[in-house]
Amino acid sequence: MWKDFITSGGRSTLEDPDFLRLSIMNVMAGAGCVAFLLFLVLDSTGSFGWSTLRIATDLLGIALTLGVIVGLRAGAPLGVMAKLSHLALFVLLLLLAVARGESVLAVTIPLIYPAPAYLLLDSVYRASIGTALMVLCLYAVILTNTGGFFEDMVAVLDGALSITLAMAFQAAVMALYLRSRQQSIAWLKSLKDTLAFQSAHDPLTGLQNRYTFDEVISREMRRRSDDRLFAFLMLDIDSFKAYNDTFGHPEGDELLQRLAKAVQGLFNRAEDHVFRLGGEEFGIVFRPRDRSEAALMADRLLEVIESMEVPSPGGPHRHITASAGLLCRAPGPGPDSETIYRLADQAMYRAKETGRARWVEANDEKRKNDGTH
Ligand SMILES: Nc1nc2c(ncn2[C@@H]2O[C@H](COP(=O)(O)OP(=O)(O)OP(=O)(O)O)[C@@H](O)[C@H]2O)c(=O)[nH]1
Repeated sequence: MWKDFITSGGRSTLEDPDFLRLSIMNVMAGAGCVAFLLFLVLDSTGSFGWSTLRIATDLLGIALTLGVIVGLRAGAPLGVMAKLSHLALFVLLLLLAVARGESVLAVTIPLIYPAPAYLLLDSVYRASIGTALMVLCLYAVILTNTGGFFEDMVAVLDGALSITLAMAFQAAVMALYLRSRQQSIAWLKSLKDTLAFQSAHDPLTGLQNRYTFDEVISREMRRRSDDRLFAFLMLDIDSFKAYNDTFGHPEGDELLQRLAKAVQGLFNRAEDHVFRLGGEEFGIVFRPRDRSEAALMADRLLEVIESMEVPSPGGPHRHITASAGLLCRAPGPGPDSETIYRLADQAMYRAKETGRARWVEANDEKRKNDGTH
């Protein structure tokens, strides 16, 4: 029940950065509501002597604190509620000091202001201005001596000094805490983004990886209301081992990077996805109008790769080739990523077996017409 109350019925969790603000609003509003109810009973029974201002303050306090609790539970925006709660806190604390100026205890209640103000506003700048304003208002309360508590100037100076020290010290601690909290949250967020990017991409080429491939395929298979085909092209560089052995691994890495850029240059529509699925193996998911457009794209891809210049130290330029497997299917629900990968992989291996530098379509084994290179 307690947890349900401070989270506004499960609206926030401990891992959520807004958990602190939400729970502070609920705890303060709850405590404030109980305190104002108590004051209302005491004021209306004349325990402190009759005062319209006090009764009005108590009623306003109950209305505002209940409003915060109900508003948060009803799903009101957290940022807006935090600002409103801060405003209510400022006004009520000040009203309490004015309405009960005869009691030193009541005048010191506003000293609690800086801590919740910094947390609610989540801004060192705004909360510092709020604290300075509160200090000035309390000076005014003391100087005007509304309740007649402060007998002489020494008592006034004493009060002003106590208020200044207490508020300034609290504000400094809160500002430090808030700054380090904000820095930690920003650091965690950027770490989370970096990890999410790294887990989805290949570090060498920056392309999406096998993990993302599975996600993209399952998303594509759920896609509806699209009359274009689903096409998957699996590509493998021919004799890459020999390339590495001849030019060295760093040259091999560079070739992979250049090839990744070349593939991205050709498949550059918003809905295209280019993956590095393994060592020298790439995958492309695209949405052609029909099979002939898919075949055209496969032809173009092999041509682009064959036209890539490969620097050969001390010798003539060499050219590389690649083999591919193409899978086309009608849009709508279909097999999982494993099956799609396997079918295209089988087609790609048939392209290797039958001479390389070509593509083969999955299922019907149609060959690229222009033969080997
Ligand atoms: N430079 C570099 N080489 C890699 C990387 N990942 C895998 N390789 C190399 O890719 C080569 C793949 O060799 P194989 O599987 O025999 O294939 P292949 O030589 O291309 O022969 P075919 O595919 O049959 O045409 C191996 O030499 C791997 O070391 C990489 O990230 N960088």
